[in-house]
Amino acid sequence: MSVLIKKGHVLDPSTGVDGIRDLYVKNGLVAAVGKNLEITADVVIDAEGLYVMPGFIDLHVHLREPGFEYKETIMTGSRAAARGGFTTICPMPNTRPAIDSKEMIEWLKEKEKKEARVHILPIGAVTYGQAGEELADIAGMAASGAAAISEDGKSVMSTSLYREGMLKAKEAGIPVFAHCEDKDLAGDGVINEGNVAKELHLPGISNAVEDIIAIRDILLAKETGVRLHLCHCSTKDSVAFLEWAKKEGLPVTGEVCPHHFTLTDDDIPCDDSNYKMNPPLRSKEDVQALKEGLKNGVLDAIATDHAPHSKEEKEKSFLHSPFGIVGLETAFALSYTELVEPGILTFMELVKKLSYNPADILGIERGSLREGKAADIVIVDTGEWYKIDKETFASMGRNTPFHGRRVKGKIKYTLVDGQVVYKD
Ligand SMILES: NC(=O)N[C@@H](CC(=O)O)C(=O)O
Ligand SMILES: [Zn+2]
Repeated sequence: MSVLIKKGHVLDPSTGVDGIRDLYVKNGLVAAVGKNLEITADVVIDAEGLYVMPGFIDLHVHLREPGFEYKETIMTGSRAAARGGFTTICPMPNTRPAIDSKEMIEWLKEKEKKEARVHILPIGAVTYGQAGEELADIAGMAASGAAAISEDGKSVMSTSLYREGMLKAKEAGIPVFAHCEDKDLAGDGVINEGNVAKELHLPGISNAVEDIIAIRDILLAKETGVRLHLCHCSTKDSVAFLEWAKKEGLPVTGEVCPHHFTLTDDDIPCDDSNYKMNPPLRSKEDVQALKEGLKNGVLDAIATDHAPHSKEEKEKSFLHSPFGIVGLETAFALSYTELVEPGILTFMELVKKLSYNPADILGIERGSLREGKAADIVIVDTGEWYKIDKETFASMGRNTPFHGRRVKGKIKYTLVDGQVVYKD
């Protein structure tokens, strides 16, 4: 099986190619990138006027299987990924049961083979059942293919236990992905602490809820030497701490989600739980710091924190609905519109944060269109404005605050190992 992608504008952070090229794919690999390739292929894609780049890699998704198949499954979540231009996704372990053993990792890898449209790199829990009491078999999970460990959905509140887990992860050669939330300080908060919380009479979540754990985890990484990745950074101080950690030469990276740099708590129109996620939408000042962090390289990656929930769950009020919004099918358009259109990032810089850098954080041989690399490719059209329509989502989740928002950047094709897995 061979594919020739003709006359697209190739953007490849790994080689620096930024211009019109043909791209030839054979046996699942990038076989040639060049001008006017004279090659015949089984499939020819006319990419004139379109951009061709490495498939996106999402470090943070929730696929809900096992246990919450009414929200999303591996099959539907991976279809949503393909539709969003993602060719590799990392599901978090907060399922029921939690992904906390090598058997569970193996089970997920089997499901991937049978049902998934994109690559799935599972993340194992730090503690059994994510109960925060006893470390999971971190070495066993790493040996079975866990890409990282994380307690996402919460933090390991016992600092000594977390430190021990970090040492195990370091030994196993995998990073720790940190959801930073001081549970005690968060209390029953559901929205950013501030005027909007007051107006809506809702309990707030202050920035310190995130910041205290972000700096704790960085200090633990300094002591243990583990590779630490901060999930869904939302505050200006977590960006500042990350900047400090990098200056210290620590192996610490950070991600930001599109909703956190697109919206502030001021954009929450009323008690609508499609605006409820953890961490919450923050202030203008925080959003400014996130954008600067993206621009100056302190924030390495854009991840979705795709968190599908059912219609019934999200029809409940802010106080009673679960945290989380879907993100796989809006991430590229929001990032392009919010960051590239206004000139905060170059298109190449954005591509790097969606593919090359996440691959680097995971230590995988993807996120590049160099000859010989796996042909995980996304082809996009950035020419026209359109409105996000949640009814077109491949995800089972419709919980998004972005329905009807005008954006630029549409996924036209997604290829995984040289196979077209999505076509607009
Ligand atoms: N982000 C969210 O708002 N929700 C996540 C949990 C998490 O990542 O914190 C979920 O699993 O629904
Ligand atoms: Zn989280």
